[in-house]
Amino acid sequence: MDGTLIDSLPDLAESGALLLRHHGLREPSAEQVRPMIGDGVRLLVERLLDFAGAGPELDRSAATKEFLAIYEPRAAQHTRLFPGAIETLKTLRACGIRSAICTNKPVAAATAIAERLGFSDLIDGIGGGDSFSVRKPNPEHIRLTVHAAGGDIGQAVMIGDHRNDMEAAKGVPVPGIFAAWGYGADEMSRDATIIAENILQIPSIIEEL
Ligand SMILES: O=C(O)COP(=O)(O)O
Repeated sequence: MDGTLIDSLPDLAESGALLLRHHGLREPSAEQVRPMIGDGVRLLVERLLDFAGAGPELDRSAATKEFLAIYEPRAAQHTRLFPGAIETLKTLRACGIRSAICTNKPVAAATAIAERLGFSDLIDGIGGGDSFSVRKPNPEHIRLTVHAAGGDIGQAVMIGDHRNDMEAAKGVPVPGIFAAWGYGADEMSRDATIIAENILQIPSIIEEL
């Protein structure tokens, strides 16, 4: 979801900065937060605290809860779908292809964003980082999300911008399409079946796989 379907960096970075400011710590820029995204909220918060040099006295579970309390109400404030995302979801739907979100983000935040940005009607299911007992890079996260969305894992593809997405896809196995427009570094595409430069290419890539 983050860095593939939506550009959520501004709200994640702002929330991270507010958390650190609240504790009197050094605030990162959005560019510094970008590579911290993709492994769920807990690791994002740990990376933020490490960046700011927070000591062991700052409880990481409490800071994660605090971050979520800051982030959830503002999660769709500056966050936007990537250009072409709606057209792509509509094209897939018109081709009879289901779209599900398999994200390490908490499912409540992912669902709220889809509703607030007005694309929940085009999504057949959401498997969040807390929906199951596993999450990406565990391939079971993809299997369970596809199943919950009424899809057939034998026909599924995974689109993502992070190593976790491609590793999980390889584990299922399903084809992994690396989203080059996202937040992941180029080397994260190592396990990808194919690299997409633009979200609008997704329907034709799926057709050719
Ligand atoms: O790390 C997150 O919180 C979300 O990232 P994802 O949507 O790419 O899984």
